[in-house]
Amino acid sequence: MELTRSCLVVHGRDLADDRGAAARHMVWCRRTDELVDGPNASHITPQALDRWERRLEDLFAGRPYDMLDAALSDTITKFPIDIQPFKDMIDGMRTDLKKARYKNFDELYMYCYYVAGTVGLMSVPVMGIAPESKATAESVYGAALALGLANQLTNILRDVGEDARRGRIYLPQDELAEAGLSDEDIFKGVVTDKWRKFMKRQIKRARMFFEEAERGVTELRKESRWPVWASLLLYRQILDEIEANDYNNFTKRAYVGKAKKVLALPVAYGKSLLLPSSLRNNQT
Ligand SMILES: Nc1ncnc2c1ncn2[C@@H]1O[C@H](COP(=O)(O)OP(=O)(O)OP(=O)(O)O)[C@@H](O)[C@H]1O
Ligand SMILES: CC(C)=CCC/C(C)=C/CC/C(C)=C/CC/C(C)=C/COP(=O)(O)OP(=O)(O)O
Ligand SMILES: [Mn+2]
Repeated sequence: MELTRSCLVVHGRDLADDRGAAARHMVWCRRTDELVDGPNASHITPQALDRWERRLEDLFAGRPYDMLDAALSDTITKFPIDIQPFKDMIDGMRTDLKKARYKNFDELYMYCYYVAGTVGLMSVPVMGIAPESKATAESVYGAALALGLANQLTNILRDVGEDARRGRIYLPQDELAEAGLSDEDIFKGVVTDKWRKFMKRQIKRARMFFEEAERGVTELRKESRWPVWASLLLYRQILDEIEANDYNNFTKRAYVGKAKKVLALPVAYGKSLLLPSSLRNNQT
């Protein structure tokens, strides 16, 4: 993927009148995710994912299949968007069809890259890097990847019970064993001190990825920073809710209540006014 700044800055100027572009990505991602997560998930087959991938290639070749694909086709003509992250996301869905256990964090990291890190990568060309930013494009893409990973890790920690009921355990097997835990403990769904200690470590790591992402949000174009800050703060608050539930992510779904969601918006707005860190450093 060509990470040249000029193509981003040039296209960045289109951002102001094309804020809907990011939403079109999300629609495609949501439809892809629903293939394996949605109501018809039990009928999805590798062949169906192959058909979905061919439809993606047609969409990128300017032959969209339906209105929603056409919207993304339009975005692709306006922003320097690479097909690879989209293909990687479909690969991630293929993994979900056949893989229900993860040996270690390396394996889980790769899965999170495919299903969510890709969302970060595909979003940067649309969000645009601030023309005044001194950060390298690579560091901004790294932050976007980190936000995807942080979100997916949070999503996994939120849905341990829900995923277990579908026979899926994403948590690294070696780390569970080190903590004296087994798949059985997860299926039993009892919160023990061993579980609390294990979860504290998992939450700490997810927060590390959010911190890496924060360093990149300030480098985005001004118009993009508020929505990205809002989504970062809101998703990260799910971790606080898991703690508030005393780590019972077996039978209680951690979610951020409406009031807290609304409160996050002005906080996100304030953060969006922060200068790109590369400029702040020069100012001090
Ligand atoms: N107040 C609530 N009470 C019970 N369940 C809720 C509540 N709010 C949300 N949910 C459940 O959580 C799901 C997602 O809502 P949530 O507020 O977590 O948004 P979200 O973080 O965007 O979730 P997701 O990432 O799955 O889209 C809802 O579809 C619903 O099943
Ligand atoms: C930080 C910088 C520089 C740029 C921003 C880059 C962006 C926009 C990243 C967004 C990443 C993102 C939203 C990933 C999605 C990950 C995720 C956990 C989606 C949740 O899917 P659901 O379907 O709600 O979860 P379930 O599948 O569990 O239902
Ligand atoms: Mn889903």
